[in-house]
Amino acid sequence: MISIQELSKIYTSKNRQVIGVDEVSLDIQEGEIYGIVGYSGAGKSTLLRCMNILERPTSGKVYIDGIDLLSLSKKDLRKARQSIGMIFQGFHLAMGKTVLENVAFALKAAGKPKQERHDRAHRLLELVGLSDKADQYPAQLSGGQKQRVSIARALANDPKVLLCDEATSALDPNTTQSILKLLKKINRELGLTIVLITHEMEVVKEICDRCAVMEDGRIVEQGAAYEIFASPQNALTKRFIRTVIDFHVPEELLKNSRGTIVQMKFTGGKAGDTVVSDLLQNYKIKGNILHGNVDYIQEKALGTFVMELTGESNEVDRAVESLRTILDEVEVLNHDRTADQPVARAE
Ligand SMILES: Nc1ncnc2c1ncn2[C@@H]1O[C@H](COP(=O)(O)OP(=O)(O)OP(=O)(O)O)[C@@H](O)[C@H]1O
Repeated sequence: MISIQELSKIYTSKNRQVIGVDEVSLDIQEGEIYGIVGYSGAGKSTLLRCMNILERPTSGKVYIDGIDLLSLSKKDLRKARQSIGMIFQGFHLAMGKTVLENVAFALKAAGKPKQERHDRAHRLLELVGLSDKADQYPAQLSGGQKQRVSIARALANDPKVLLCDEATSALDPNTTQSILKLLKKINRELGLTIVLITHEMEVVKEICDRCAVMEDGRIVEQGAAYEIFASPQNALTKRFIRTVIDFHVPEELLKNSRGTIVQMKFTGGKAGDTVVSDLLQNYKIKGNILHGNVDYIQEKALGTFVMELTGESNEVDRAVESLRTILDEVEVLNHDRTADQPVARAE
């Protein structure tokens, strides 16, 4: 649906050049929610604004639905932009117009007759849950309600793509959740492709199918959101993930435990597997779960557990080795050999 090829944007001011986006290539599939995450100055806004040519790239290509946007005349680009809606952190509503007029106005630009504009605006307000606010002015609304109006307005011309520029960054956590739910709803119900930029990994965790991490104008890592959370490769990605999933084993717990302490990460189907019970059955060891956490990304479980294993050294080592063959990540946090002793098996 969206194909970005070797896109760069270089700003030149007073003989100084600033690289906004540096040779980025990206493919976003139809109907997916794609997140672009990065700290301030990473180039997210610039990249997003290049997707509808609000910002003209210095080099590279932008295709939306197979159309090479940079080859279009001004008139054709204006038309192509009708299939790309956009919402912003600051909402950008017309304060002198009512909620209904804000939404209907977007249809005026597309030359729709008045009655059709009003009927459609009413339907869109219903979709975003604001039917009762049609005649109010933006100043009378909360931040979350304003963002709902801007979503309704962005959907007015039936776009195929919705670009979201830090759409929830100005909102409190509860309102953020409700806006993310709404975005997911319109993605699923209307089949809309959504691209969002954010500095909050939580947003990616909540609704993104795939994501990219940006730093210094470049994409440092990209992939399915679950894979990124389950096995991040880049140091920056790891930092972002720690803001959402911070698995920390308390020092006291390690100090007071005996035997071999193993930290295990369970991904995908294995999270619900019988790994632990099989382990205790197949080896002459005792196991005790000390600590654990399960998160859900794209409705798939991602779990981390810490277990204390005791038994004869040889049996414990074999058990740990077998865990390593089953699970992607197994780390021995502590190994107190003095606690190793045979475990009697109940026959
Ligand atoms: N109009 C401009 N003129 C000059 N430099 C710019 C311009 N817009 C952005 N930049 C520079 O490009 C780089 C990327 O900025 P950009 O706004 O895209 O980052 P961002 O990741 O969206 O950050 P933020 O979340 O703070 O907006 C920064 O170094 C920024 O200073």
